[in-house]
Amino acid sequence: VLKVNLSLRKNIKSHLSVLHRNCTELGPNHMLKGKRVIVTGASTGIGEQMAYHLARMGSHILITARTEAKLQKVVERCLELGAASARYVSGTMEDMAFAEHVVKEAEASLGGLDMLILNHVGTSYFGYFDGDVGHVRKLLEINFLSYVAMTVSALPMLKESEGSIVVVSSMAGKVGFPFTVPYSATKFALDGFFSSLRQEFSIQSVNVSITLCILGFIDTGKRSAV
Ligand SMILES: NC(=O)C1=CN([C@@H]2O[C@H](COP(=O)(O)OP(=O)(O)OC[C@H]3O[C@@H](n4cnc5c(N)ncnc54)[C@H](OP(=O)(O)O)[C@@H]3O)[C@@H](O)[C@H]2O)C=CC1
Ligand SMILES: C[C@H](CCC(=O)NCCS(=O)(=O)O)[C@H]1CC[C@H]2[C@@H]3C(=O)C[C@@H]4C[C@H](O)CC[C@]4(C)[C@H]3CC[C@]12C
Repeated sequence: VLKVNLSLRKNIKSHLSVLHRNCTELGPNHMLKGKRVIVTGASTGIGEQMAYHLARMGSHILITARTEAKLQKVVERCLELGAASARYVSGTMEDMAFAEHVVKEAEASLGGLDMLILNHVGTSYFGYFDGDVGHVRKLLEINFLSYVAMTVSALPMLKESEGSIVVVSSMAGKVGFPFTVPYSATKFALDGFFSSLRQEFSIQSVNVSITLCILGFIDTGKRSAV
C-alpha cells in the first residue's frame, strides 16, 4: 500500500508540475485573447473594471449601460489598454427589447459571442422593506428578467462557441441580510434560474458554462444606497 501511495504521489506531483509550467507559459493575460465578450453595467464600478481586465487580455468587448458619456470614456480606455475592439450600446435594462438588442448587436458586429457577463444592477435602497411592490417588480425586471432575456437571446451563439455565462451576484443572494429585501430577492432569483439551468445543460450535454459570482461588499468608492 505504501509503495502504491508513493508512486501515486510522484505521478500527481509530475502532472501538477506540467500543468503549472503550461499555465505559466501561457500566462493568465492571454486566456481571453481574441474572445468576444459582452459586459453589462460597465459604465462604472465592477463592470467597468472587468472591461479593463478584458481589454488588457486583448478581447473584443461590447459594453452596455444607460449613461452614454461614461460608456464612451470606458471604450476609449479599453482601446488604450489593448482591446482587440471595443464598442458600446446604451439603453435601459428595464426594457427587455433593449436587452435582446444588445445581444443582436454582438452578433452583427462581432459575428458571435464567447462570453456573456451579466453584471448590471438597478438602483434600490438600503433600509427596512417599505412595502413598495412596484419597486420589487421593477428591480426584478432589471436585475433578473433582463438577465434571462439576454441569456435566451445569446444561447445559440454561446452553444456555437461553447462559451460561458458569468452572472454577478452577491452574498445577499445566498443569505438573507437585513435592509436589502428587494435587492436580495432579485439575487436569489438569479441563483434559482442559473443553478437550475446549469443542471439542465449538464443533462443535455450543452457545453456552455455558467458561473455565479458570489461577492461580498466591495467598496467601489461610489455610493451609500444599493
Ligand atoms: N459593490 C458591492 O459591494 C457589491 C456588488 N455586487 C454586484 O456586483 C455588480 C456590480 O455592482 P457595482 O459595480 O457595485 O454597481 P454600480 O452601481 O457601480 O454599477 C451598476 C451598473 O449598472 C448600470 N445600470 C444601472 N441601472 C441600469 C439600468 N436600468 N439599465 C442598464 N444598466 C443599468 C449602471 O450604469 P448606468 O447608471 O449608466 O446605467 C452601472 O454601469 C452588481 O450585480 C452587484 O449586485 C455584489 C456584491 C457586492
Ligand atoms: C454585509 C454583507 C457581507 C458580509 C460579509 O462579507 N461577511 C464576512 C463573511 S467572511 O468573514 O466569511 O468573509 C454584504 C454582502 C453583500 C453586500 C451588499 C451588496 O450585495 C450590494 C450593495 C452594495 C452597496 O455598495 C452597499 C449596499 C449593498 C446592499 C451591500 C450591503 C452589504 C452586503 C449585504
